[in-house]
Amino acid sequence: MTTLLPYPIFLALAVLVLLFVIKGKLTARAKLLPFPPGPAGVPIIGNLLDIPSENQYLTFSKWKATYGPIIGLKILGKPIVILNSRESIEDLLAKRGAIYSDRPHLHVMSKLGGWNWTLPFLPYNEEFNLQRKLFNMCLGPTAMPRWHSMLKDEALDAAFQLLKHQDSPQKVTHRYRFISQLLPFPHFKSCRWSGASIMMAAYGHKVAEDRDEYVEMIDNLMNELAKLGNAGSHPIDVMPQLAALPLWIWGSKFKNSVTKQSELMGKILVKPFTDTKSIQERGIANRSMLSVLLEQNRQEDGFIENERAIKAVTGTAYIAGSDIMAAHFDTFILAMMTYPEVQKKAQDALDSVLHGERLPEIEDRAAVPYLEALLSEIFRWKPIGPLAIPHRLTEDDEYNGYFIPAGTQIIANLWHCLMNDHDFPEPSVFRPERFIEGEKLQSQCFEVQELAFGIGRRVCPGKYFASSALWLTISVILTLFDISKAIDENGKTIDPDLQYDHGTLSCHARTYRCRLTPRSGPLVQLYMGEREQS
Ligand code: HEM
Repeated sequence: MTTLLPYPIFLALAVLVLLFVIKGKLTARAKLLPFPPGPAGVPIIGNLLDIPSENQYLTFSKWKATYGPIIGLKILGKPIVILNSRESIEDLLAKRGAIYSDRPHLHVMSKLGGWNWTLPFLPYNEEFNLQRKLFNMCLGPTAMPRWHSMLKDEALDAAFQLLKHQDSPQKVTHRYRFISQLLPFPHFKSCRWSGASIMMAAYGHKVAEDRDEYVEMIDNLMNELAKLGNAGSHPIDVMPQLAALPLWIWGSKFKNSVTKQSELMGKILVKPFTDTKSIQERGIANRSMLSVLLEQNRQEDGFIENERAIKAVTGTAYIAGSDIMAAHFDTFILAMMTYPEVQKKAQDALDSVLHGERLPEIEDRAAVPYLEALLSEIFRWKPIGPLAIPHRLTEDDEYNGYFIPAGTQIIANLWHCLMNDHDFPEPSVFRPERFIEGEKLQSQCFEVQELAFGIGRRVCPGKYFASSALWLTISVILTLFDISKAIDENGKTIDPDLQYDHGTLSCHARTYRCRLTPRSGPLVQLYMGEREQS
């Protein structure tokens, strides 16, 4: 055959045409496949009425028995796929991450609430890549040693704050919205473990003893956020055309809440950044994510490259990290009160490594497998983000004999993966032993931690930070104190409520009380003495 094109170019073109034809055929074939099964729904609105407004993960889990692990829904013609198995989450969100890593546009939070500059709400684009890179520079596995000593200080602080606030431990765990409701006026102390850790890491800012301006901004933001109900459940998110209507149509509560959120988001993006930058320019700032990123992006003439993305990354860490870490901390305290035998085993495991001579260091982590299993059980027993954050598919796809069209919203039901009785017999029992065989940890122990932080290209960028912070805090508290149920005025033991309430993106423990008793031994006496003097 003769051709006017040089042979290699001709060959390349031929391969391209062939690939195009094959892809066209595959797509045509895929379109003949059925959409994943699900409840039938009704004309026009589809499954809108099938989805409850609360605890949706329970309904999605129940549907698995009827429809299988991959469930298809349609709301006003918009396709949604629920993944009810670890395997399907891994196959789609991780192995096909190139097309499953976009986010659906949640108009209410993203546009009206002003969250659109934060990484969790960014579409899968260049800005996403840049912000992920900046996160990784500060909180990736190789950057973690930089934070360990600060995290240990915060852990020790949290332990003693907990001792001081046994009647309302959630003050220590940064549960502002509940504290504000419980007390006649917000009673802030520097006992906010997760907020304090994140603020120190993000900006090098030590939260103030009483009222802290930055922490109050987050508190107010979370209060406003809680008023919006489940993310994505507002009619505007279901039917974006409704966004064209004036906001007052949805009532003054909604209008005020999104307006306040948007104002706060603007402040959170700019205020701590500008304050810290000016302290840094005077040469007195603590080392922080912001200082690291400014250094690494400063050009010779002093110009800061990617300044807006740096602002966004530090601001996002501060918003995204504190609430969810606090919720896991509460799970730890509740589990220790409810399962004293687990607590005793964890303390024995720690004592056998530390011999009552020192506090735990992150380097001890591998030597205490029981504590690792306990941490996994914390993630599993009360999944704090039961449906993670939805993804969006960007190209038509075919999976397990089903056709999934571009634009489908993908929801990973982490709750089902962590709480089903097939993989985890008696799932509502807190039992770290389920992850241990002989002396060794089973691979399931690490799989649970992996799932809790999400899988694929949108995996939580704070996972190493959160995991180290939780491990250090839990191990320090268990080394110094015994945790037990509180006793009421009549000497009666108070059983904590183990039900969790659902927020916009995450779940939280209800208000509880606990009792902390210093353990015996010279190490505890030493730290108690130091605290009393300080
Ligand atoms: C125990 C603590 C934490 C848990 C269980 C957790 C879990 C998660 C999960 C499940 C996701 C969604 C993954 C997906 O979309 O597939 C996520 C996203 C995210 N997390 Fe975390 N997280 C924790 C702590 C943190 C901390 C401390 C930070 C910041 C310092 C953080 C920052 C983020 C950000 C920015 C995203 C969005 C990532 C993206 O959209 O690309 N998280 N997290």
